Amino acid sequence: MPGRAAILPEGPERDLGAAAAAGAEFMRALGVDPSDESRPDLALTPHRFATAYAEMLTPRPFDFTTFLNVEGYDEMVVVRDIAVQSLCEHHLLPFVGVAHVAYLPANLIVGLSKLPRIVEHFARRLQTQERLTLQVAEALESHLQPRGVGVVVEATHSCMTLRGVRSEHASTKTSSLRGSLRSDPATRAEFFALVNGAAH
Ligand SMILES: Nc1nc2c(ncn2[C@@H]2O[C@H](COP(=O)(O)OP(=O)(O)OP(=O)(O)O)[C@@H](O)[C@H]2O)c(=O)[nH]1
Ligand SMILES: [Zn+2]
Repeated sequence: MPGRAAILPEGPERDLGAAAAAGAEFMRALGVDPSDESRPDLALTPHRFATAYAEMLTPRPFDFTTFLNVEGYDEMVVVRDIAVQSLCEHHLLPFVGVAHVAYLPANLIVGLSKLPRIVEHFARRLQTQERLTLQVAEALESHLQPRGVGVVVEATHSCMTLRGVRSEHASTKTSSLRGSLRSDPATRAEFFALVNGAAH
């Protein structure tokens, strides 16, 4: 059925005061005193730290709006280069990149802006790139019941580039294909051609 499904942030309310207090302790434990009077600008840093993480972990609510496919559009719809900003669940460090999202409509088409919004919904939480990719594909499958879905995510994990192995140019690509994008070789090839920018 076409309509507007409310998509809300999941999980408990954030306690910014508790997060800021923990942030101050965290800084002290790492040898930086946020109440050092010779560095007055650090006084608000625990609060900023808490607010910044709360923002990165809280997606915006939105309506997932669908329309009846009255004209019977039956080709692939692809939105490329959707910004992905997420936090890896292992280090609480950002991973950033792009997502390319496609579907083959059946009875419903979706408001195009809802594709970046659904990516944001699943990105603004502690994640792995694999789970994010799967969750976006599963959500589109369940809301649209299309003939196929394709999701590709390409991201750089700062836990791999800025620390640890410091592999500064490494990027990771993940994909999830459903329906005929998975089972039909020509449709699958068309998806990857569209995602990679080749004419079809
Ligand atoms: N599969 C997957 N792994 C991730 C993702 N984000 C971070 N990781 C990895 O999670 C792993 C955690 O490994 P640990 O050995 O417990 O952590 P660590 O000692 O900090 O490891 P190094 O990063 O190798 O220094 C690392 O290999 C990260 O690269 C992700 O989205 N997917
Ligand atoms: Zn990590």
